[in-house]
Amino acid sequence: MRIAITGTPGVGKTTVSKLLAGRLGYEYTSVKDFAVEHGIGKRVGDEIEIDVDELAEIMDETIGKNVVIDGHLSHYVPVDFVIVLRADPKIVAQRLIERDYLKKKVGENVEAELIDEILVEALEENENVIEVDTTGKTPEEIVEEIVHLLEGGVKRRVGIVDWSDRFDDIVEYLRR
Ligand SMILES: Nc1ncnc2c1ncn2[C@@H]1O[C@H](COP(=O)(O)OP(=O)(O)O)[C@@H](O)[C@H]1O
Repeated sequence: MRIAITGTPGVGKTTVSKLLAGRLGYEYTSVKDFAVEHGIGKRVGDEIEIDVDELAEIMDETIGKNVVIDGHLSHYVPVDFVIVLRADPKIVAQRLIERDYLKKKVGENVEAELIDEILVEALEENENVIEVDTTGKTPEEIVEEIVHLLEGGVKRRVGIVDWSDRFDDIVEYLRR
């Protein structure tokens, strides 16, 4: 199976993807590494702008059958399941600050998590979308939850988080 692990930067995609790939005996690949390896996208400042259609086409032709794809664009790749990781926006903020993200970028990503941006994108691309709230869980617990859902035949589980009640606690990060 091809499984995309997507979500706002900082929710734990890479951590969970590597662990899940190991747990399933699958290949691990990240959109970022793949794009660089295959010359997809162009550098704009210190970021790489990726054409998601080009990415989806080349990845679909190139990657193996059993693979975990890590990245906040991975839901654009044709896969069997899209796992959308969610985390309390305050946790996302704290992790991105630790990663020395600029205040503006922290605000953009906290807002994206607050308004379910990646979930909405994933639902436009794939029927099989499973949302997992990672808040307060260890990477191992998250992986076991994903394995349990997939082994249980769950194809779709969305609408499990609502961060609207967290607004007052994170508004400081949203101010530009
Ligand atoms: N379940 C978790 N519990 C605690 N810390 C976590 C968890 N998942 C990830 N982290 C930490 O959060 C930071 C971001 O994780 P990472 O996997 O790089 O996120 P992403 O790939 O979504 O940007 C890292 O420092 C990582 O160690």
